[in-house]
Amino acid sequence: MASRDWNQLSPRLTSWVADAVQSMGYAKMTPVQASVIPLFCGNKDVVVEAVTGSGKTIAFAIPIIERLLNTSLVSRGRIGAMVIAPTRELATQIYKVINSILAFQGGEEGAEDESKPTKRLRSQLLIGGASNVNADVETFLDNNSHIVVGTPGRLLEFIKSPKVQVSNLEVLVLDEADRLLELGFGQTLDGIIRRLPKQRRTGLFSATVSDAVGELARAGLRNPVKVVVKTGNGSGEQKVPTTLHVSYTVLTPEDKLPALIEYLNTLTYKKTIVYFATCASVVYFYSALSNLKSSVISDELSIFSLHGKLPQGPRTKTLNNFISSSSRSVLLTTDVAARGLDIPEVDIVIQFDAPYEANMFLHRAGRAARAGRYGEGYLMLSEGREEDYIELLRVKKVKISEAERPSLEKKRAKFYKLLRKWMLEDRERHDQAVKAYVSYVRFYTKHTMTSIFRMSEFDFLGYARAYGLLRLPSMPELKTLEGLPEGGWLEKDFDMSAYTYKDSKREEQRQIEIKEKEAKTAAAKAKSESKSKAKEKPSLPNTPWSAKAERQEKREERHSKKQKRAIAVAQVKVGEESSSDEEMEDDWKKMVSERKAKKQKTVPVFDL
Ligand SMILES: Nc1ncnc2c1ncn2[C@@H]1O[C@H](COP(=O)(O)OP(=O)(O)OP(=O)(O)O)[C@@H](O)[C@H]1O
Repeated sequence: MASRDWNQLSPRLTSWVADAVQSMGYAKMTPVQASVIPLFCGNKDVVVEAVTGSGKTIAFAIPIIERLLNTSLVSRGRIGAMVIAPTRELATQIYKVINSILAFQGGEEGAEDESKPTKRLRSQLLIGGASNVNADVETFLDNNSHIVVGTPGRLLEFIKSPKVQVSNLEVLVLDEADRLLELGFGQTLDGIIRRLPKQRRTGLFSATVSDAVGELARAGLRNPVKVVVKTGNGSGEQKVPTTLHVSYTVLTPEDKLPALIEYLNTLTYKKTIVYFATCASVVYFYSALSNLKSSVISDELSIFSLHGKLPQGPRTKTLNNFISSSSRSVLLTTDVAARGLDIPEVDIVIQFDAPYEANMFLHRAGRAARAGRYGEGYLMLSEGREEDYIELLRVKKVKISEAERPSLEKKRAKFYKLLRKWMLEDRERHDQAVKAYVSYVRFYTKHTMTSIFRMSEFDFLGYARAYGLLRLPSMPELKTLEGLPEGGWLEKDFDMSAYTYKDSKREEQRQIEIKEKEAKTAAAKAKSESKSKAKEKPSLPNTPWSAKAERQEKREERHSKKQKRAIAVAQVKVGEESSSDEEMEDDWKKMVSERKAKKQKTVPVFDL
């Protein structure tokens, strides 16, 4: 085992780099740093897998700096090192860590002659959403940056600029490499790597990099050394930090939200992160929890929400506010905040919905218990098949125990009463709930672990109640289901037409839509009556023009029906407005009659 004393590193660190790490409070190297820094500072490509919070950022930041300090080629307009991260938040964090080390360089800002190679290193952040790429190129040339840290899309655009040279790139780092090598980033990443010189050092870092082994060749590594830093020992080897205590609870869908509230009220923490499956769920639950807060949660708790559909400005602001919040705080988020984020005060991570793949569980849970601190992780699962997820996690070397089920007697009923009251105050809230429900169903249909997260066992009604719906949305997934309430109503005798929007403009618009719909229905009725009257007249021989007109009319009617159906289906797509009452009504009638027609046949519920 390598010594963990910074002074024992060979070759020794440049003195101001050594000062920097000591001043940052890092008395000794972490195990991953002790193993990786000598290799990556030397001539080795590395593939590094070490648990969350084990200090991988410093393990690549120091070799980048040392390598660039030992080359003579870092001059204006040329990139010396590139770090790629999958999210803007993570890229920003890495950029800050590198900058905090670079702050220890000696010399005056702007003192050097720009035409000559310089040893004063500078870094630059390149992410979408903040500035445009031309401005980034100008900053790059003005500041004489050598290390660029960014997300794949912006980095590719940036290096496509003729003013940016990559031919002298010395080091490439892919942080959260397995995520970057996934299909989603495939083409962009290949586009970047194709443009980089082959003579370079490459480092791949992640808590779960080994699963992406088949993809490593794409990153252009040359005889890489694989460094795996494990926790625990022998058969007790773990994929989560030893200081992280992970547990699960099995609940009905309706108990999940009351249980979350109970956790937030009773657990001990400074900061908690709660993970949901979709952006729409974060939007809805944030709205519900922050509005019901004083009735069900302590008023002192600050609630934040972060998801990928937020514009960059609010996204950065929310994260910064959560990080700097001095009161007890909870962040409701999606997997956009699952990897890499380092917020030392996070004591607890709650996975309200299980993630779409098992590795994501490790990354989410790893936002707590960083750098040797104690932390807790809670996973909520629905009763039934989802319980098999526990075995899968154990196979993945996650030590997990069953948590005590929170006692929800009385609290459950009280909560849903409050939720319903709040929901009825504004129709917009129900729209949000419908969107969240639809997005969750869609998430479930696309789950990668289909043997555990089975659509055929999905509790459509239970989740609809859990989301506080008054009526099920008309969505294709419900088409062939038996036992649904008539018309999809969860709330008996509810007058949907009298359910109004609080926002007067939105309500006005709804009233206009209702009137337009009524006018259309009346016109269609009048048309069909006049048609049937025309039919009653004896048909004249040799009147091909009328037959032609009738055929044309029928064609038009068929076409308009087809269009309506297409609109109804499109409207329940994730992220779009939910169907209006009338369209829901039409769609529900159609669904019910189709179901009745199919009742005799034994059709499988879902084609899995
Ligand atoms: N040598 C050290 N001694 C003490 N703390 C350290 C040391 N190196 C890094 N840390 C701290 O450890 C924490 C986690 O580091 P880092 O974010 O690099 O982890 P990581 O391994 O990249 O985690 P993840 O896999 O979640 O991205 C940070 O707060 C960092 O300041």
